[in-house]
Amino acid sequence: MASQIIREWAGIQQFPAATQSKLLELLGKLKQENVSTLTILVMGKGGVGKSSTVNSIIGERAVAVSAFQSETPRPVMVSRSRAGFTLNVIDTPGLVEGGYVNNQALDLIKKFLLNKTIDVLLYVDRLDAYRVDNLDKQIVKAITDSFGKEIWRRGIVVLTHAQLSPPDGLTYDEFTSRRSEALLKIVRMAARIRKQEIQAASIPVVLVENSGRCNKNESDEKILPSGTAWIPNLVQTITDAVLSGSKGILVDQKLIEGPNPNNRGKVLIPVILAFQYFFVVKRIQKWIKNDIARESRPSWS
Ligand SMILES: Nc1nc2c(ncn2[C@@H]2O[C@H](COP(=O)(O)OP(=O)(O)OP(=O)(O)O)[C@@H](O)[C@H]2O)c(=O)[nH]1
Repeated sequence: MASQIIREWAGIQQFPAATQSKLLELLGKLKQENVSTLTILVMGKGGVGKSSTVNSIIGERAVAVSAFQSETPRPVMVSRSRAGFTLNVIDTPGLVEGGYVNNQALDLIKKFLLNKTIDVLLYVDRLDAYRVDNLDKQIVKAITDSFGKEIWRRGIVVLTHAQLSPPDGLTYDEFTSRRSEALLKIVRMAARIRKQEIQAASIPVVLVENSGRCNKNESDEKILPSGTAWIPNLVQTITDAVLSGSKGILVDQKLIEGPNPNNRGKVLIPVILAFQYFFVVKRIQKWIKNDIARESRPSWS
């Protein structure tokens, strides 16, 4: 296998000074906690802005972006290093093909991730979509089935196209929280997060605007309509997820192959045998005994 070329993270210098110093502060925080490598997996439907978000984080056009067709037929890992810190961002193909979950793409992604540890999952969708449907649920379920529900402890929902005017009668905050809640609801459902776990397993939502026409503040940082500089906010949320105490997901052969169907239910065998012995065999023995006692004299005598 060809060894991965890790380039110097030059793109960080493209950010305005305020963003740069915030990013360097966050990298410093990670290094302080002995985190010197960060691997971010970016997944979602096609055309939602996965590649654009990868480029926004890296600060350069590292992966191709297209308005028309999937430019990412297979996973691509972009690696950059800076002062002993390595950032890996993995862009992946869209997870939908012809209205269904694209299992082939999912298999490709799983194979690509073999022996890698996912530190953070960015689940990308658009803010300006007005409903969630069964397909969204199927996608989250497919991700959960592939990597285990623990992946959502390191999961962040990223909503692109965040520079929008909300529909009439709604403020920006109302619109974004409605859309976030609708998506989080299906993520919790498909990721099998129980009601009691919701508080502990709260999944952050981060708004993103990848467009070159994104508004800027006086420090030249790209901002959302709420005024938040979104790149530092996204990196801050990623840092918090990594330092939250949960573990990254190591993708090993066992995880890729899934549970062995031959082992399914094996633990139940002794329970079933014990049940049969006490409730079936014992009961029949008792009936026979009673019968013999009652029939001590042959009925013709
Ligand atoms: N206005 C706006 N356009 C965006 C944003 N993010 C992505 N786009 C545009 O949306 C289109 C698709 O973006 P991509 O980044 O290629 O999306 P993708 O999810 O990687 O797409 P696939 O590789 O096909 O899965 C491109 O035309 C982007 O310029 C955003 O935040 N705002």
